[in-house]
Amino acid sequence: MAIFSSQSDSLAAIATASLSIIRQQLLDLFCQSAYREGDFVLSSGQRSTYYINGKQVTLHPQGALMVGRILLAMLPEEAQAVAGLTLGADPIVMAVSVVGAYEKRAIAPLIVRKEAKGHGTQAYIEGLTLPAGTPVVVLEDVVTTGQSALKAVERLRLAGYQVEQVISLVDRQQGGAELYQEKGLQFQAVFTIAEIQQRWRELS
Ligand SMILES: O=P(O)(O)OC[C@H]1O[C@H](OP(=O)(O)OP(=O)(O)O)[C@H](O)[C@@H]1O
Ligand SMILES: O=C(O)c1cc(=O)[nH]c(=O)[nH]1
Repeated sequence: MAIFSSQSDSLAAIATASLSIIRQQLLDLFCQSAYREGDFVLSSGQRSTYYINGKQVTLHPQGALMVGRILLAMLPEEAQAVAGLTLGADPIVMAVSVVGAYEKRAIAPLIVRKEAKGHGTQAYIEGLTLPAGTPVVVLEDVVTTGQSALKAVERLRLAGYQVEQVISLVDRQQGGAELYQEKGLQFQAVFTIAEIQQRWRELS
């Protein structure tokens, strides 16, 4: 995807294209910009022969818009906020909130710290303080073991929010779905790793 030629045309097209078309474009962007093969250590400590750098998509002008539109459409009607563990989820929650505002849907973005802020507010959660029981959906760029997003769920619940669902851009199919099922959480992913790898091979 050329980002500097006819950028405004491309953004306008993404703003109005059908969700199925932008899903296909987002898949191609993941393959072209985020997917790499090699020797990687994951946050769980496991090794992997491939890696998805989700920030190449979520911090991309067109990528962020596509992510915002697709995830907003996947939120249940009652969702009033989206949250995720910093850093991967930060641009995602903002994209969904901003696209929501353009669609006249108020979705508050929340950022969950990995550790409490060590000074000042001492906060774990950044963003508006919402009423207890507010329905919040946890968003994630990549789910491997599922532990990172689960940490966000637990932290949000401790703060009094109602969290029943995790949505990820990519499911690496390495135990996350099973973990969430065990914990009684609904889980959806926009893409599985199998779909990304198949498309990556087609484009290579
Ligand atoms: O499902 P899991 O096994 O928990 O792995 C997935 C997590 O790993 C990545 O974050 P990372 O720990 O690399 O941190 P970052 O977002 O701060 O870069 C990714 O953004 C997920 O949050
Ligand atoms: O498990 C991880 O840490 C992980 C895998 C991956 O493909 N991408 C990522 O950002 N994190």
